[in-house]
Amino acid sequence: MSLHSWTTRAVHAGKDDLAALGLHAPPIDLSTTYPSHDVVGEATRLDEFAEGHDDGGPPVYGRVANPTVRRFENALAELEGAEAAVAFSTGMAALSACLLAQVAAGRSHVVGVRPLYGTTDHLLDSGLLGTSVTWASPEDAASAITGRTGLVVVETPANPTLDEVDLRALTDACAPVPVLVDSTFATPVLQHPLEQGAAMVLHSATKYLGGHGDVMGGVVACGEDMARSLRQIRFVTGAMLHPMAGYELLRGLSTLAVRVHGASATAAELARRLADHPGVTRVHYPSIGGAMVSFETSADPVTLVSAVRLITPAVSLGSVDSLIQHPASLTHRIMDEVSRKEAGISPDLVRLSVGLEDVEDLWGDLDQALAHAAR
Ligand code: MET
Repeated sequence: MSLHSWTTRAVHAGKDDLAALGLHAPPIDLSTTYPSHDVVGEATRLDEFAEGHDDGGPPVYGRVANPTVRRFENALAELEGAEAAVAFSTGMAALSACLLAQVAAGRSHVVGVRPLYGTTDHLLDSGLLGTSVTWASPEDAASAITGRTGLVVVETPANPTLDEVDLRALTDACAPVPVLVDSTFATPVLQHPLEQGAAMVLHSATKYLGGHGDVMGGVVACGEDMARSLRQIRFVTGAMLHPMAGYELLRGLSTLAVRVHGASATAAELARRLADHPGVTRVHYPSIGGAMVSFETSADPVTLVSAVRLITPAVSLGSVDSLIQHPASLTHRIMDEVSRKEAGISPDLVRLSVGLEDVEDLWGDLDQALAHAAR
C-alpha cells in the first residue's frame, strides 16, 4: 500500500522502477516474439500463460502479454484498488472477454440494468456470444438472478442518460453473483466501484483514460482469479492491447485527475445554464459530477448537433476537446425503438462530452446551435 495520495499515485503508477532503470519515459516494447534458447523452459512458460497466469517474465509471444501494456495494467489496477487489471484492444473486447469467461464457466445468464452503452445493450440483447439476458431495474436485479447467472452488468453514470445506480445496495442484494460496473464516464477519479462491492470495473480506455481522442483500448480491473480467466480468454481471442496504446494510456493516467476535474467544473456550469435555457426541457447531470452532460431539447436535436461550430459533432467522449452527438442516431441506434424507450433514451436527447475549452466559448456555441435548431 502506497503512502502517497491517489492523485500522486496517478502520476507515478506503473513507473516506479524507471529511475532505477535510468529512464524517465516508460520504454515501448514493440516485440511480436521473444527469443529463447531454453525451449523446454519456454514451453512451460507458454503453458502458464495459456492458463491465465502472468508472472511478469518474457511473454513468449506478443498476443500473450507485453511489458508496456503491463505497466498500464498495473497502474490502472492500483488506481482502482484492484489486485489486477487486464487490458484489451477496445472496451467492447474487454466486455466480450468478461461474457465469454462466464459462458466458459457454465454461467451464461446475465442480468442487465438499463441504460447501458448501445452496443453493450445490443451484445447482451442479441446473445451473440452465447449469453442470455434478463433486463431489470437496479431494485429488481437480485430477483432476476437464477442458478445460471454469471454476471450482473450495470453502467453508472449510464451512457447516455447519466442515470446513477447505488452500487453498494446493488452489490449487497446480488451477492455472491459478481457485479460488473462500466465506470467509463466516472473514471477512477470520481468513483471506485470495487470499494462498493463490485467484482469487476470496466473502462473503455478510449475515452478519459487516453483523453486525447487518439488511442483505443479497454481494461477490466478485478481480483486475480477473475483476471486469470480474462487472460485465458485474451490468449485465445487475441484481443490484446497494442503496446503503443499501452504507452499512451499510461501517459493519459498521469493527467487524468486534472483533466477530469477541469472538464467537470465546466460541465457543471453548462448543465446549470442549459437548465435555464428555453430550448432545453430537461438536463441530466450526475450527482458525482463528471464531464458528461445530456439534455432533452424542444429544438430539432439532429439540426442542433449539425449546427455546432466549436464543439465537434462526433461519437465518443472523454477527449480534451468537446464532442456532441444524438444517441438515437448514433451511440444507441443499434437498439430497437422499444428498447431505447424502455431504457429511458428519448429521441430528443443530446449527449455532450465537455472538454477543456473555455466555458464561455462552449456556451456561445451551444446557445447559437440551440437558436439555429429551434422549432
Ligand atoms: C459507435 S458508437 C460509439 C462509441 C462510444 N462508446 C460512445 O458512447 O460514444
